[in-house]
Amino acid sequence: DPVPALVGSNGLISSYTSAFKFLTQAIDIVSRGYYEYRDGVVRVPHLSRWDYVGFGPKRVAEVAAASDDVLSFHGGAEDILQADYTMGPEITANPYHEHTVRSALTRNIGRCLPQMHDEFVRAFEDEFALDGAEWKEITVMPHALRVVARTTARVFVGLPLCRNQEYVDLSISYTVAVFGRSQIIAMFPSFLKPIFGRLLSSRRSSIKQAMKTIGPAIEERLAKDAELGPGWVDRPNDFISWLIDDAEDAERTAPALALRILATNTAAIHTSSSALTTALYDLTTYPEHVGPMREEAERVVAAEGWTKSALGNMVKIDSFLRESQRVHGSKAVSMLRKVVAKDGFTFGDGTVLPQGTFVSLASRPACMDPGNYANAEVFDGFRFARERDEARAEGTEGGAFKHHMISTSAAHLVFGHGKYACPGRFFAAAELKAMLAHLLINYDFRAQTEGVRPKDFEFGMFNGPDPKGKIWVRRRERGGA
Ligand code: HEM
Repeated sequence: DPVPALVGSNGLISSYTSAFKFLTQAIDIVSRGYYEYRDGVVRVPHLSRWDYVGFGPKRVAEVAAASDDVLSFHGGAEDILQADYTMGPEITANPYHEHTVRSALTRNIGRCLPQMHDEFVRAFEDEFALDGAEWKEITVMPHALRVVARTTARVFVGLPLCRNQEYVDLSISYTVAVFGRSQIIAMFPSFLKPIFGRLLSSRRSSIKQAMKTIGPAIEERLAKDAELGPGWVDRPNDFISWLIDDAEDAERTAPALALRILATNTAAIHTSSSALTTALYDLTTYPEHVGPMREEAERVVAAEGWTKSALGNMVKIDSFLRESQRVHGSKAVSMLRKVVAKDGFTFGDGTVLPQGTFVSLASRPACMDPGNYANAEVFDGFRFARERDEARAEGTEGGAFKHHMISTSAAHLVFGHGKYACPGRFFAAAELKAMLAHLLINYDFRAQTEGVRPKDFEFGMFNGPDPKGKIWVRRRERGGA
């Protein structure tokens, strides 16, 4: 194989040792390769196979432009989640929920904002459980998970289910079960997967639990739709209705719709709560950003309330969240695809990837490349706000748009790039911006130990904020917006 290996050689034994090395040092190893093989393609070792990683904008453009019958996005998703077994073959075979997220959910962000705001205001209050004006030490991640789960549930299934403890817990634990079991199922050879995959799957118990909590609401909605048609007065404007509008045939049953909601939660909840946790670690590590963002939040909310247009005017908050994603939220690689064409996939530099192999693109290294960002190694929360101002001063509104939190490029693959870029990123950005603005207006935060940021965890291609990291919080005296 002429494609260079980033660690180890081709041998079976050395590939196991290097796979373990890669598990603990993926970001470092991929980052070194990024400079050594600029615009190139390399192999990285996993426990049971070699994957390919491409570097630089040319390789990103080629993967983004490849057609589905050459490089498969869903083949990649199936591999990460072992979705055929953990969730069910219909999820990747007919991923219609992606369309529901991209269109109905995104279109309804403005309309749903008042409910989302109502939910997270209460959820933060419940989670922090502050007594008077004293400082309190909190472990960020579990609170972030529950606030995000409740807020998402408010839009997905509405009141009172979004406060149903069993459902909120399920919406968090389902993702953990899917990822956990997918790691184990992935280790079996393909011919054993149908047996062990099914044995290990939490599909049946999860659908059963979902049916117990949100099932009756879905059944009622389907029954009313059948009786009155989908245009009935007071039909709730929520994700259940939008899914029903997009679902066909076998998907129009309560268990199938409940499973779809769980599958969408898998993409929505841990990603957004990690981003919130990451942002709070950055806020307390670089507290010089608090004042300007607080001023912006108070001014914009006083003028426009909790509206989509207000969020559009939170330029510093948008920039801070994008920078937080760039420096700490980005993964080693992004955009995993499976090569499905019989003849494989050929990159512009001549590298051929055989059918059945997997390819992804270096993400963190591009985010930290000084060729892409001035002083790339420095956390500069307002760099994108300044770039927006400069582009606007030069009269290029399109140029300003490039620096928004939801914009993707070869230098910013946090949400992927191209036609499969995360369809939920508009919702995620709105939710995160509104939450951060609310927190800045109503609470004070400080680091557990001044100047020390909780250490990100790293496990192979996965990395994220310290799940046990702590910060201090107290109620702000001037709060109330
Ligand atoms: C900060 C939060 C989030 C991050 C960083 C994120 C990131 C990503 C990435 C990297 C992809 C794959 C893109 C590719 O391979 O080209 C993706 C796919 C996807 N995202 Fe997001 N996402 C976030 C929030 C959300 C939310 C809130 C939703 C839904 C409301 C959502 C729904 C999806 C869906 C449906 C897919 C398609 C594949 C799948 O089901 O996993 N995401 N996201």
